[in-house]
Amino acid sequence: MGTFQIEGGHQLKGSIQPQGAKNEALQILCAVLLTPEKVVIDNIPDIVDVNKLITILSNLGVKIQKLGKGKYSFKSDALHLEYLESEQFKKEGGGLRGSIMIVGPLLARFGKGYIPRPGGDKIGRRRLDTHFEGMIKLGAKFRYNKEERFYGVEAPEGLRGTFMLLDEASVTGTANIVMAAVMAEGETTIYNAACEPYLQQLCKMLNKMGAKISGIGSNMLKIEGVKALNGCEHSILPDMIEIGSWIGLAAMTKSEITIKNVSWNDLGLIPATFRKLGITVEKRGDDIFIPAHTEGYEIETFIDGSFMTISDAPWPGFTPDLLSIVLVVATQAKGEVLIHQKMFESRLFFVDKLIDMGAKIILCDPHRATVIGHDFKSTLKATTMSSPDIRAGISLLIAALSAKGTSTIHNIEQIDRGYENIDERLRAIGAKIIRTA
Ligand SMILES: CC(=O)N[C@H]1[C@@H](OP(=O)(O)OP(=O)(O)OC[C@H]2O[C@@H](n3ccc(=O)[nH]c3=O)[C@H](O)[C@@H]2O)O[C@H](CO)[C@@H](O)[C@@H]1O
Ligand SMILES: C=C(OP(=O)(O)O)C(=O)O
Repeated sequence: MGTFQIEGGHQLKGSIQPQGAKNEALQILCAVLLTPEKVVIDNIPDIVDVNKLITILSNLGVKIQKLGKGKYSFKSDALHLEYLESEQFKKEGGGLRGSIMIVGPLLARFGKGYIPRPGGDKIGRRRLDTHFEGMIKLGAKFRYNKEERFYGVEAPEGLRGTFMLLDEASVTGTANIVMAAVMAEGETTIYNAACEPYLQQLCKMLNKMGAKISGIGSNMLKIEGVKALNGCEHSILPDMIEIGSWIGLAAMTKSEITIKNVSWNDLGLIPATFRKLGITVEKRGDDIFIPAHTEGYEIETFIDGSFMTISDAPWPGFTPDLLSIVLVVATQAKGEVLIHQKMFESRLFFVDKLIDMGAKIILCDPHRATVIGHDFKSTLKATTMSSPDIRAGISLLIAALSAKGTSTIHNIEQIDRGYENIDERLRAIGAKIIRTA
């Protein structure tokens, strides 16, 4: 179990370049299974979850070549489908959430797809019904082995386009169904589709490969099935969750930070939400400039003077993956805010650790926490903690960087799942952080 030692209380300064988006990369990498032709992908983040998926693809027989930093080519012309029934796959496939998205492309191209119960953050129930209901609608037969927690879909006769209304706008579910449907016979309509930039990017890439998808960016996707897909080149967008993390980090450590090349038009409500906390988020070309908040920052109220609430919603709502970061930043704001995590039921328990550090937080129930900011009148105190999930992990890291004294964070593998080389990148802007094995 790796550990970070963090000496907090220092202002940081400089520029930081966001990595490629984790959640987009996981979708895009699965899409390489849809064609026997070469697919070149650029801006792939070097993070644990993505590297695990690349290993799975390699074990499946995908020929992978590194072309430069973050740039790889993939060729899925001679796959070893027997790997899908091996004990090794049962272990490796369950190592991350994103692996679930190999099922749709395999079903589309080979008429079968299997997956063990996927891993990912332990942040509450994470069901897969939407994925499989969509594939069943397309004509696949579904089976589930309860003992082994192993899922399978088969469609030896091929898939047929249809209309479907998803029971929820699942991000990975929509990606999986889209990839299953691109080569189905006839037209598929997916209503209540998720439409995060991750999915918009996936659909654009698939269209470059010869798919016929319209409605991109909306919650109604129409897909006209094609016989086969060809190769393409694709570049992954900057990670909007990392960008939000750096905005929070800058404000809470009173640091002046420029976040480079953020693809501003794909950030949705992220800048506006941090502004509600009183943080100055300045657009400079395609960069974000955060000035040093030496006087602190003050949470807005609603127009009628009532208490601010920040909650998550499917895109274009505010992403649930940034709520833990908003929460930690609010602990030093002037004012109060209610954080309402609607999607996941176990994602707020990490606030106990912030309370230990001196933050004023009331956990109202598993979904809601009220934060009363200190307005920097009292700093957080250093402590020893363990990172329960990726976003709680980065939030604790931000708290430790703002705290007085030296904190220790264990289980930093959780942070490495989604943040590339984070200690070195933070040291480059002045953070005092040491990694020990
Ligand atoms: C690898 C990957 O891409 N992971 C992301 C993906 O996970 P993932 O695709 O697994 O998440 P889903 O979109 O399926 O659902 C997330 C949670 O929200 C609930 N839900 C979802 C949609 C909805 O309309 N109502 C609702 O309540 C689900 O029941 C579930 O508990 O999307 C999540 C939601 O943005 C993000 O937190 C994850 O980082
Ligand atoms: C919940 C997350 O990831 P995953 O779905 O991969 O567990 C996340 O990125 O915040």
